[in-house]
Amino acid sequence: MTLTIQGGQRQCEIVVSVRGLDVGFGDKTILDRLDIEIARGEILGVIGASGSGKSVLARTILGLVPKRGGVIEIFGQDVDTLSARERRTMEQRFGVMFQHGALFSSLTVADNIQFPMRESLQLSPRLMAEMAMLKIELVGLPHDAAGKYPWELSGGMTKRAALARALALDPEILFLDEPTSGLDPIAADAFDELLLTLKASLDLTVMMITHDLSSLHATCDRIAAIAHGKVIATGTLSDLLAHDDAWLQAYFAGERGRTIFADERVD
Ligand SMILES: Nc1ncnc2c1ncn2[C@@H]1O[C@H](COP(=O)(O)OP(=O)(O)OP(=O)(O)O)[C@@H](O)[C@H]1O
Repeated sequence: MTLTIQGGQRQCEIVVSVRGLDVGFGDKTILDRLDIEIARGEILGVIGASGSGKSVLARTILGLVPKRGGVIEIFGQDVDTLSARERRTMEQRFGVMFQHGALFSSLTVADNIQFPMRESLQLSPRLMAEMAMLKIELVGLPHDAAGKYPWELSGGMTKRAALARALALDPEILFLDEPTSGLDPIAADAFDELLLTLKASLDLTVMMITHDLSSLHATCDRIAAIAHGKVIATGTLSDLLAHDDAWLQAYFAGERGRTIFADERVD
């Protein structure tokens, strides 16, 4: 499969392939024969208006929302053909960070990170504690964050702790839903940098839903834009900036977009 990634055309392994995906609730159609692909090693940004179905798409790929039609292949396997056990094994290759961090408030950071380990791995408590500490270091949290409860953390620390939990099982694909929302610009930039470092060092593939234009610019290899239940455009940031869709033009042309993307536009 050939995709246009920053730096030109590249031959890529597709790790997630979604074709003709239909998802709805009651009489409401949210995704309407949607196609999307994620290549190994890329950060794919997913943009779209509020309510366009970005989170529903991620949750459907993760198996949390049922689809009405279409095919989802992950690591080359049609998810409909997997047994429950095979599905669970596949899910261990995903890391997920939901929109609101969603740490368990009654558990410390270390226990939050160990939670997925306890569910999926047969390891001694001591080994899990050591592994949790490694994840805490990996995301740049101080050691004493391990014993803190979520309410004792700043917004930036909460995001890092949630990321550490998403990395608990050493995933190959990371799903991030608005990871920088609610962060001040400095903390958001630091999170972007961390994501790039982790991607390079852990060879991660990332699907990141975001409204953060700066984050999109700093981290994404490709971007997919969703509207009317479909992916209306995919490509590099430059490709999308040059796209003639009215919503995309409005999205990137505001004051924030003009400042952030000034160096990307080819006028
Ligand atoms: N479990 C559900 N039951 C019914 N409707 C739902 C459910 N989950 C999502 N929806 C609806 O699906 C639509 C798409 O929601 P989704 O959360 O995917 O939007 P989004 O693009 O991620 O928006 P935002 O950018 O605001 O987070 C919305 O109208 C939402 O109300």
